[in-house]
Amino acid sequence: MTDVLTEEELKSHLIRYPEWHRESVGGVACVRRIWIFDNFIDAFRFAGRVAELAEKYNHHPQLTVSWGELAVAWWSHDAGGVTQADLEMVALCDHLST
Ligand SMILES: C[C@H](O)[C@H](O)[C@H]1CNC2=NC(N)=NC(=O)C2=N1
Repeated sequence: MTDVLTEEELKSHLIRYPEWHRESVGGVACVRRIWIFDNFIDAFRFAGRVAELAEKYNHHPQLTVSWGELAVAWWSHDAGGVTQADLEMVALCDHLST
């Protein structure tokens, strides 16, 4: 199991990913970003691209699709917090949206 990043480590990593924010889901730390779209179907299609990435790397986010908005939250369930694996997925997600 990989180690959960400390708050300081996470804070320093997130400087490179300004659209991502440290939040928590059910008391567990995560990193979360919201993408804005013109409508529901565009948000849903982008969610599908993130889902394919998750399947490829066997590391899965929480995806919340709503009209014009997709929220993506990453944390490592097995570690109970944010690990290097989540940061790698953050970088891949950002690359998707360039
Ligand atoms: C059995 C399967 O490989 C594991 O459950 C994987 C699946 N995807 C995962 N995704 C995330 N975010 N954390 C995990 O610990 C995790 N574990």
